Amino acid sequence: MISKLKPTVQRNAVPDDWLITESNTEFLEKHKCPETLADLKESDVVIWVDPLDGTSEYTQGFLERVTVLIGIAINDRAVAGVIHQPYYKAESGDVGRTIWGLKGYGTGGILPVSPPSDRFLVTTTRSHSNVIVQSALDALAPDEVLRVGGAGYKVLQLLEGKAHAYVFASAGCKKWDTCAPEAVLEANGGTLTDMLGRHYRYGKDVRFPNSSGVLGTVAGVSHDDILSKIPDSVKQAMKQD
Ligand SMILES: Nc1ncnc2c1ncn2[C@@H]1O[C@H](COP(=O)(O)O)[C@@H](OP(=O)(O)O)[C@H]1O
Ligand SMILES: [Mg+2]
Repeated sequence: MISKLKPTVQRNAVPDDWLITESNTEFLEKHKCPETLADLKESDVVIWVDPLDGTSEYTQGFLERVTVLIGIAINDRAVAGVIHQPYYKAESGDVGRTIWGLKGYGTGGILPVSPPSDRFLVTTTRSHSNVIVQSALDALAPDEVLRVGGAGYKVLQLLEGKAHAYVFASAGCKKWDTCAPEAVLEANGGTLTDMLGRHYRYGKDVRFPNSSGVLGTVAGVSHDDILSKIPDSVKQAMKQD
């Protein structure tokens, strides 16, 4: 699902007590707005919302993999994002957590962990695989493939050090699946592109499908090295879509 809205909230569209209209002055005193974002126009901003990422996981009871994604694109590029995990269970007993990222600034709501240095771990789809998805995975010869649903959840696995790369050579994901995950991952030094190494554009007129797949890598892992191992047959298939 998508919202391609101007960031102006229509006050009569939702009950008053749903709206938080005051900025957090304590936060704003401590943190400066990145200079590149200081003079934005509303028309530069597109917000991509996926209210339930991991639908298939939700229906099958894998609740921790369900996320709510809010991605903020500025002039076509994913710049900021929120990944909310409503069913996350913390050791403290708290349920739910909210992770955010702003490129050039950093991430919050999670303490990122590096993946192990002695094994190469890849995360991919559980329910949307096919021959091309599998041949990209085979070419990387990972020590382990984690098959889990949800674009948001897979990026959280990268930030939690459970995988080095998110590899999905399929046209199935949409812009609302990747805008927030891309921004959060890149705010933490990672990279998220299509299977040819190109960043997706998230402006208001783009097509919804991410036709050329998804490749995400965590900070410290060479995106280019992984790209160079993806077979030409996979790249060709991704180009044609
Ligand atoms: N072949 C396909 N057909 C439809 N949707 C697909 C798809 N492949 C991936 N997606 C969508 O991309 C997101 C991540 O996929 P996956 O969970 O397989 O990794 C999911 O979002 P939703 O769960 O929000 O629908 C899923 O529906
Ligand atoms: Mg989704």
